[in-house]
Amino acid sequence: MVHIVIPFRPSNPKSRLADYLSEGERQRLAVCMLKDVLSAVRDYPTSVLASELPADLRDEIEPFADLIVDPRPLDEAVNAVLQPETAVIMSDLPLINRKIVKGFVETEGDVVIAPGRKGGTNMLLVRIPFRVSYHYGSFLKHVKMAKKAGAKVSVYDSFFASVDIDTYDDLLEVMLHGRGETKRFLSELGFRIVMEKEPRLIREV
Ligand SMILES: Nc1nc2c(ncn2[C@@H]2O[C@H](COP(=O)(O)OP(=O)(O)OP(=O)(O)O)[C@@H](O)[C@H]2O)c(=O)[nH]1
Ligand SMILES: C[C@H](OP(=O)(O)O)C(=O)O
Repeated sequence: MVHIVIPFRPSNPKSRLADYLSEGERQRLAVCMLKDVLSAVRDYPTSVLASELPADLRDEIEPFADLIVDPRPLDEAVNAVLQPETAVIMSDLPLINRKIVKGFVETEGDVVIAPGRKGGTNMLLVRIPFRVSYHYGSFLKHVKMAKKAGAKVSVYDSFFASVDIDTYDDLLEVMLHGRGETKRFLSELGFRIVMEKEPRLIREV
C-alpha cells in the first residue's frame, strides 16, 4: 500500500498571506489545512514530516498520523524519507478529499504528479527511486528529472488538488469549495464571499 508523507512547517507559515492574516492566524490556518489533508488521506498509512513540532501541535496531530521531525530544508527532509511507493502530499491543499487521493494513488506511472497552479508540485507519487526539488517551478523540474531517468510520468488532473493556499486570491477558492476545518476557520475570521460579476472575497471585521 502507498505510504503518504505530508511535509509541514508550523513556524511562520504562509508568509505570502502576512498582509492579510496575523502570524497567529496563519499558524492556525496552516494547522486547519493540515487537518483537512489528514482527513482526506485517512485510508492510507501516513506520516507528517514536520520541521519542528511544539508539544500542543504534537498532541493535535498524533491521533491521525505518525510524526517525523526533521529541521532540515524541505528538499533534504523529503529526500531523506522518499522511497518507491511513497506519495508526498502538501499540507496546504484544503480542498482534496478521499476520492481525489484514491484516484491519485491508483494512477499508473513510475512518477505521478498532481500539479499546483503556477508550476508547483502539490502531490507526487513515486514507484521508483526519486529525489525532489521543490519551489522555482518544481513541476517542470520533476517531469524533466523523471523523463531523464527513463520513468513513465503521469499527470493527475484535479482542480481541487491544484489549489494550494499561498496568496489572498487562493482563500476565495476555500470559501467557494471548502467543506472542512479550513473554511470554518476562515468564516470565523470574518471572511465572506460577495457575489458580484465575479465572486469577491471580503473580511468583515
Ligand atoms: N517539513 C518541512 N515542510 C515544509 C518546509 N517548507 C515548507 N514546508 C511545507 O511544504 C508545503 C508547501 O510549502 P510552501 O507553500 O512554501 O509553504 P510555506 O512555506 O508555509 O509558504 P510561504 O511562507 O508562503 O513560502 C507547506 O505545507 C509547508 O508546510 C520545510 O522546510 N520543512
Ligand atoms: C512546495 C512548492 O510550493 P510552491 O512554492 O509552489 O507554493 C512546490 O510546489 O514546489
